[in-house]
Amino acid sequence: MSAKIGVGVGIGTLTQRAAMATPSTLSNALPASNSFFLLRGGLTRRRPVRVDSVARTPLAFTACSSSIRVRASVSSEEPPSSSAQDVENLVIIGSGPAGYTAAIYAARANLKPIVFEGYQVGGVPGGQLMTTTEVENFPGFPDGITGPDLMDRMRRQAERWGAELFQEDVEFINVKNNPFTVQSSERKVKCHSVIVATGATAKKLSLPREDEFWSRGISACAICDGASPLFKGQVLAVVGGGDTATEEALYLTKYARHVHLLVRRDQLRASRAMQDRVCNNPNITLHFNTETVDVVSNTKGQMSGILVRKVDTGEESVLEVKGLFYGIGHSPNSQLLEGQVELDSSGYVLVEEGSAKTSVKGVFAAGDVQDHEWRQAVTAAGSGCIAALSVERYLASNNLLVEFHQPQTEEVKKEPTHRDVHEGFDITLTKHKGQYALRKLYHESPRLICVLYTAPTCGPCRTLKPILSKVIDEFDQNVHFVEIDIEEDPEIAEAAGIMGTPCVQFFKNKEMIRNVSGVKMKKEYREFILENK
Ligand SMILES: Cc1cc2nc3c(=O)[nH]c(=O)nc-3n(C[C@H](O)[C@H](O)[C@H](O)COP(=O)(O)OP(=O)(O)OC[C@H]3O[C@@H](n4cnc5c(N)ncnc54)[C@H](O)[C@@H]3O)c2cc1C
Repeated sequence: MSAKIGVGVGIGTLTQRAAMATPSTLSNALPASNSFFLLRGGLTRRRPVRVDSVARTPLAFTACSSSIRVRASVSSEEPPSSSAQDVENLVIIGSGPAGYTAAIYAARANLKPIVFEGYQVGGVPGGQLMTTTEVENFPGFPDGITGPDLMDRMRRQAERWGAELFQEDVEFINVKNNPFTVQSSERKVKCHSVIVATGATAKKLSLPREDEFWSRGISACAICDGASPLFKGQVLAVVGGGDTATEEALYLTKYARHVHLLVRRDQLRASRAMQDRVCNNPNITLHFNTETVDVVSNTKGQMSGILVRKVDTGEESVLEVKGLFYGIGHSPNSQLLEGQVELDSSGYVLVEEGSAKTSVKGVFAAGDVQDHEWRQAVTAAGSGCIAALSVERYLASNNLLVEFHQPQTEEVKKEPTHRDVHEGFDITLTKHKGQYALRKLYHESPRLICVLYTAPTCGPCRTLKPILSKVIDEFDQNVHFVEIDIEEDPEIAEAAGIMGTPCVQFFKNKEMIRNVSGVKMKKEYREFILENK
């Protein structure tokens, strides 16, 4: 199957200034900081150094330095013993508010935590807030902040203090023997303590045709997909009665012609404020006692509606909608711990009341993976703090703590940002942005073209961009890369048949040779480029 993009317009959109821009003037215009485009300069493993008189630890143990056992044999002159070198103080699994807060506290305490931020198994790096727009209740932001921006700040703060971050899923852990083992897709780490902050994942309905229409009409992320041409101006439905569903319904009214909210019970479970906003919105129709049975398609195989059933009467009918969004809650991401750490009947990690301690000494849990009641960003962050402080105590009291001094300065190297290529088109450059560049490359590039479609509010897009950017760097001069913001360039997104973001398409010789929706493993993009460059 191949698809073609319509061509032939857009040359007039290039400004004279942009046309005259050279790579050097563009690199001078790089923004001072954008962590998603910074290479982490300090990620090499630093060896432990001896802590003199008063440690720089800003936490409770600073005043009581005798309680921190720093290995006597380890000094800045002598290399550490192999066991000291190989066993980390702490591994944090997860990068939502709980994981990043734990990382900030542990890094500030000179523990140099390793953070596995995740990739796609239990959500995206940055966690659930990457799929939301405004966060209005996180302290310190009187005017609100978008979820992705909040998470970006937390990430930068953790990184600034020396946390080592890896965008990888943890695939296996062994906490039966200490030191523990944590294994990701790309590395194996031994450590004395673990903080599990893996959060929760959106639930699905398991409709008979769910797989067939997943990302072709069904979505679990209104913020990511609501602006796509597939849903824009259409009548849509949202399933659920809690905060997630009401928020998704309200968000979709920005783009949809009308939104139906399907609630299985006879009332909403959402907060009173959200209930009021939904009930007062003329673009939302509430359907109580209504369950979703399946997707209905037209003769072209596209979603044309959903079959719904009244719970009280059993009556079935078809609701004509072009999209179905799930807002039915989450399951704790605790599969890694099964059989090793005590979980409750729903899979939430059991912690000692008022603490982050699990049933295994040295293993701590924070955030939504251990909290089925409050599930808020600030409570997750608070529990991440408790977990990090508990780890510090645990390591100190067991004579396991090794401190790592903060480096004076860390050199950071910038990757080219989109701005490099936004202001001018130069076919010798690898990375580009916008439909003008895509049209030019489509006609003129002899290389494989990789097109990334994004939306400004799409959290997973922020995850994918730096990953894809690094893969593209490996094939510099063999590929061209173009980012298309589907809100800025809706017509090109429509012509390319984009149904949700992020989406990556590969073109060669004016033919689309692959369409990849969502965030995939790095190696998938790498292998495809290698085979087709
Ligand atoms: C749409 C929406 C809107 C919300 N709005 C608000 C709001 O306005 N205010 C508010 O306070 N709360 C809000 N919440 C709730 C809030 O997002 C959560 O309570 C909070 O994110 C939980 O944080 P967490 O760190 O426990 O987990 P999460 O945010 O779920 O993060 C879990 C992390 O673990 C990682 N992970 C999972 N499995 C693995 C693995 N095997 N290996 C490595 N990493 C892994 C994931 O990639 C992710 O980074 C909202 C939630 C949703 C869904």
